[in-house]
Amino acid sequence: MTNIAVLGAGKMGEALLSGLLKAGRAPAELMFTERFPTRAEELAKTYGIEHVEVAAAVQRADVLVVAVKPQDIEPLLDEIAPKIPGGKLVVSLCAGLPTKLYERRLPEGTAVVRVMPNTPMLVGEAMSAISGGAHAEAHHLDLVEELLSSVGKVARVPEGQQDAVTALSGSGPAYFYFLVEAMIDAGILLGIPRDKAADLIVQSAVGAAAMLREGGGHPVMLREAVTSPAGTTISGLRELEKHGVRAALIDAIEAARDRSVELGKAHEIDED
Ligand SMILES: NC(=O)C1=CN([C@@H]2O[C@H](COP(=O)(O)OP(=O)(O)OC[C@H]3O[C@@H](n4cnc5c(N)ncnc54)[C@H](O)[C@@H]3O)[C@@H](O)[C@H]2O)C=CC1
Ligand SMILES: O=C(O)[C@@H]1CCC=N1
Repeated sequence: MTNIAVLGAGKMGEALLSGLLKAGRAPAELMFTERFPTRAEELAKTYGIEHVEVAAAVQRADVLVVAVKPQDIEPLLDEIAPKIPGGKLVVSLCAGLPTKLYERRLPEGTAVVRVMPNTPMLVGEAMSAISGGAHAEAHHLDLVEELLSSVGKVARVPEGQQDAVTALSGSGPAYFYFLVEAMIDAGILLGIPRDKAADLIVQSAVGAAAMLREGGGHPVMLREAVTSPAGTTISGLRELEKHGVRAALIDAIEAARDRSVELGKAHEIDED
């Protein structure tokens, strides 16, 4: 039995706990800390998982999953650093935070794995990228991969790529939602009721995603198959190119990557 404690049970913490339960983990193997009592009560009631104090979490859990906002990491590290016994595995879900931040603050030799998941974890469709820190061994990465495989897909990446990954798949769902929202607005403009437009677009998004993943097609070939000579699609695509949508997406993802780097640097300055 591997005891897992989630430190900070917000959106990602809840998604992980709920996903692990759905995947068959026993509630007794799981616990969480949460600074807001009402939130803690609600989660304990919904999932039947124990809400514990930080001191109990660091003693009892084999794996500590840090799921607070990057801006909240310092007080959390101040709290756990004096209490955490050696030999624990620390898994950080925090955007931008390098493994070395934890390694400097926690007992010498603590194994740290940095993960960038995304919110589709709630429906078992997460994309999580994992990277081991200086003391993470193959068995630590295998364990994290096993845990996260129960809530989606897992890729191993060098830690140097984590800021880029954060921008691509961590933030990625938000960009798809933004596109869906804009396409629904277009439906409204064209006189389609909102709920009908939403059905049309969401199913189109699901179908397109299934073709990308299961059909094994290249996005360019899939798009060409939709684009008939002198047809409707090419008229729309010309507008997208005219408005620089491709460049806008590339710039957006680059800006998200830069912000991830910045989040990490803020803590490095404190540490050096
Ligand atoms: N929301 C997203 O799409 C993604 C978020 N992440 C990362 O996951 C982490 C969590 O993000 P969210 O779940 O969105 O944030 P959130 O704000 O929903 O959850 C954070 C939770 O931690 C609690 N908390 C803060 N400090 C605490 C402490 N010292 N002790 C106990 N509880 C504490 C807060 O009360 C809150 O419930 C962040 O570091 C973020 O970068 C990673 C990938 C995707
Ligand atoms: O916006 C954020 O900072 C977090 C990390 C990736 C997705 N959401």
